[in-house]
Amino acid sequence: MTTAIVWLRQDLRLTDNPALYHACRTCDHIIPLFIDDPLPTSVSQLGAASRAWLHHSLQDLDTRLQAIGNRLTLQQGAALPILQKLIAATGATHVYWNRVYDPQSLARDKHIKEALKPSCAVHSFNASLLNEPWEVLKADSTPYKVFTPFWKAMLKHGIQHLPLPLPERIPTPPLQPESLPLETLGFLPRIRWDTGMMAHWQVGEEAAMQKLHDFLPTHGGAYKEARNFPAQPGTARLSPHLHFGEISPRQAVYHTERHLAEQPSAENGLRHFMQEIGWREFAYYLLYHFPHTVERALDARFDHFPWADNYTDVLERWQRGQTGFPIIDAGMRELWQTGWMHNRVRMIVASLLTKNLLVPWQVGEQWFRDTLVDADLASNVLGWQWVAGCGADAAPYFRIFNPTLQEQTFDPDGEYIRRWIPELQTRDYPLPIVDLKASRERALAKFSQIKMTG
Ligand SMILES: Cc1cc2nc3c(=O)[nH]c(=O)nc-3n(C[C@H](O)[C@H](O)[C@H](O)COP(=O)(O)OP(=O)(O)OC[C@H]3O[C@@H](n4cnc5c(N)ncnc54)[C@H](O)[C@@H]3O)c2cc1C
Repeated sequence: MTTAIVWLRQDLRLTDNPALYHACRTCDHIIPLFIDDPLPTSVSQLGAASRAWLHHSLQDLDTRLQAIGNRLTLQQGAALPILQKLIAATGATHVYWNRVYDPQSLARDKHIKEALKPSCAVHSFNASLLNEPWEVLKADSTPYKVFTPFWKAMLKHGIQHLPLPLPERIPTPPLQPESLPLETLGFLPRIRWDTGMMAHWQVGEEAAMQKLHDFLPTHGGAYKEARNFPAQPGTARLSPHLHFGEISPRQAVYHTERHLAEQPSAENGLRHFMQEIGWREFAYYLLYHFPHTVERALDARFDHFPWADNYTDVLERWQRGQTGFPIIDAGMRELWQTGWMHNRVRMIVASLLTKNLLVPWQVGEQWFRDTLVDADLASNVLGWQWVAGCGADAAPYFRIFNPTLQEQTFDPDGEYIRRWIPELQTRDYPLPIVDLKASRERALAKFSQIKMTG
């Protein structure tokens, strides 16, 4: 009789889960395990909003496992000693996991693999990307830094595997290991500010798949245009589900392709939707090939960018949605109340912070990391560096979003701003925090300083 530990991390689902699937095919007993690991980049250490999501996602996974007679084992602490203890206690001979691609997790996993090898067979898989980051390279074997050729090469390479089915059985071991109660892991805040935020979401594998199936026929065809208008339900809102692995990108692409076969007239929108999943893929690809970008810009000239010295006051007004620019304030309030912000508005608020207010992109990235339910190291870093003009395939530095013009174009009836700013037409609403024209010129002058050094 063989026992396998399946160490779940950012793959909180039962279907299309290669580690779980292969463990079930190979071993007689399965111990699904989640560890609240103190590694700073681990899924349980990101921001407060995503920790609240994680709580519900683990609860959902445990419920699904219990429904088929197994359960989730929860542990807290450094991963290696926990795995070693569990192996000793259960006699497990196999450990399975799906890869996580940030530099710290990769180093941790490599070390754990080496340490466990003498006593255990360790198997790792790709469950969160369409392809491995090292599989798609330029002709000279270096990584792409521009999205369009990357995505073309990815499409040419193809997606290697179809999504895997739910394992037929996930047999439980005769002796269940001890597990901590979920509540003791402290993922929910002590003062329960999260209840309002979580009321906007349904968490878990089933909800994620349902959301995809609701989105494709209703909004998939018009996605290319509608995705820019924050008042409309024009995007899939799958990002937190993809981040926690409640659904895989392969599942998303597979079902989109199937839908496309049934509804060819929706091709433009559906292909564009798959391309956005490609941007997620590109974010992970860049993080893998350029791990220093977690902290520093890909464009090294920005190491010496003359950011503002004292920005505490403006930062606080930006965070609270009190800048006096309605589209910015609506976005920042949407973020605070729901844990999510529309992509177009993410770009506008990031541009105001890094360009008009000259606050370092890392400061904005940190705020998003703490407040987004989809906070994701790879996509967040890519998004911030793209807007700040210092990342891969970045918006040119001189492209400074004008929040007033953006609002006129993408929220022409003011529906979005009214939704989030009830006091908009009253004297309680503040005056603009900064002069757009003067601050734009100041930013461009600073940029020309570093351009000289390039
Ligand atoms: C400054 C900034 C910060 C961002 N931070 C994050 C983050 O922490 N986590 C995160 O998941 N996304 C981030 N994004 C990307 C994007 O805003 C969100 O993925 C998107 O808004 C999620 O909504 P949706 O699921 O409705 O997207 P849809 O438009 O329905 O797209 C489907 C999926 O494609 C992926 N995707 C779409 N656009 C992008 C993009 N530009 N970059 C990477 N992946 C994309 C997401 O996984 C998304 O769920 C950021 C963008 C910016 C400009």
